[in-house]
Amino acid sequence: MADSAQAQKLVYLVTGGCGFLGEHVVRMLLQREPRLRELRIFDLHLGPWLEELKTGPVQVTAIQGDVTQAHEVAAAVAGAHVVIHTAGLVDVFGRASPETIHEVNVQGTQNVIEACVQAGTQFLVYTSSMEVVGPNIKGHPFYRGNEDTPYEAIHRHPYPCSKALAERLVLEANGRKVRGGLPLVTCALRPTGIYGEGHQIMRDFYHQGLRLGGRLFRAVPASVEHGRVYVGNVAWMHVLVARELEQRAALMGGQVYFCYDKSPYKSYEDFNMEFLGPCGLRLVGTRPLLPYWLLVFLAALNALLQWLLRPLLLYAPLLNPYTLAVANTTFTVSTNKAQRHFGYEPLFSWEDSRTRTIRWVQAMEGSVQ
Ligand SMILES: NC(=O)c1ccc[n+]([C@@H]2O[C@H](COP(=O)([O-])OP(=O)(O)OC[C@H]3O[C@@H](n4cnc5c(N)ncnc54)[C@H](O)[C@@H]3O)[C@@H](O)[C@H]2O)c1
Ligand SMILES: CC(C)CCC[C@@H](C)[C@H]1CC[C@H]2[C@@H]3[C@H](O)C=C4C[C@@H](O)CC[C@]4(C)[C@H]3CC[C@]12C
Repeated sequence: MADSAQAQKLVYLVTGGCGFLGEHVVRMLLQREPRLRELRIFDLHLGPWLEELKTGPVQVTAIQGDVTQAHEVAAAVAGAHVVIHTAGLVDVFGRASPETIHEVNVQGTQNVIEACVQAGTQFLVYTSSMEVVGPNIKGHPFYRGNEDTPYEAIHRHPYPCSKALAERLVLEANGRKVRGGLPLVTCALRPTGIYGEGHQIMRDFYHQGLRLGGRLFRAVPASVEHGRVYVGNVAWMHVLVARELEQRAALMGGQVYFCYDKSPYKSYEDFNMEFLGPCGLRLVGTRPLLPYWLLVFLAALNALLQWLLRPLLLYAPLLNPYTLAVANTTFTVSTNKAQRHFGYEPLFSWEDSRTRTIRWVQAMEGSVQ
């Protein structure tokens, strides 16, 4: 708990605060950060749900803005004590151009750092990604690794490349003098695949299953482990890091932390079935229905069609060479660094995370429940 001298003094800014993760971070801050005086939510698209937050004791300020516009970021950061930068273009399907992904994820992050330096804002938490590490282009497995596990992090896809560059910018900015002469303290959180209420890809799989008569067809071997973490626990990690960064600057500044909890190690599809199964879907096949070479061929065909059709329409299916490689390569983490450095324990057990996610799927429009 905060000491009384600090009670309700702090101004936080959450960029991307209306996204899937951002909304959970915003709600978690309002529930669990007693020192908050004002919460600024900066996003390209503001959600209508923000209105309900404006009646509470904390001043909630919604700012429609673009992280690629340095002046908009500077105006939002001015006077903030802590910035949590979750805004990003999450695109592994070829919807946006590589240039746009770079502009939002890398230039946008540079703008946030410069704004902190100019405004004298001392604490910056960056939402990075496991993709900064891997899976790499060689498809090497990362089996229950931690922040110090050696791994060849080589990427070609614009999204992981942009997240890696942005993370490096944030970590290198640690220790820079901000206005007033104090050092900037930064750190980066690397979630694995986040799931939970509001997860768009889970929504897509659910609706696809309903269209296919309550069935999904296995595409990935059950033996390939894919790291997943519940959105509430990722949000909680952000809140804790932001809170502890001041007291433990020497230890935490410039550090990276994987986001983890007690979610079980499973393949991407088997994990999804933990929620979609109780909502009436069935995963057909104990092995992938199509041979791997055929999936590789279909993924390449999708990439070719995307390129050919681009002048006419946006063709961006879930299956492409990159998503196939990510889903087919074991990548899981096993670490306690966040616990050692800032006392993190998951706020939600696996049972809670599962129940909350199932309830959300059941409440979805078109649900069979
Ligand atoms: N979803 C995952 O599994 C996952 C895993 C690891 C890391 N991450 C990271 O977490 C962060 C949030 O991801 P998410 O899944 O909530 O994605 P999301 O798309 O739901 O949220 C991103 C938010 O950023 C906003 N945004 C995009 N471009 C912007 C711009 N130019 N200016 C201002 N705001 C902009 C969007 O409007 C959106 O509200 C991202 O940085 C992403 O790289 C996500
Ligand atoms: C064989 C295909 C049909 C399977 C399709 C699943 C595919 C769309 C999924 C599998 C793994 C998913 C990624 C993974 O959970 C982690 C991340 C990191 C995060 O920073 C952004 C999202 C991303 C890339 C997930 C995207 C969807 C993927 C590729």
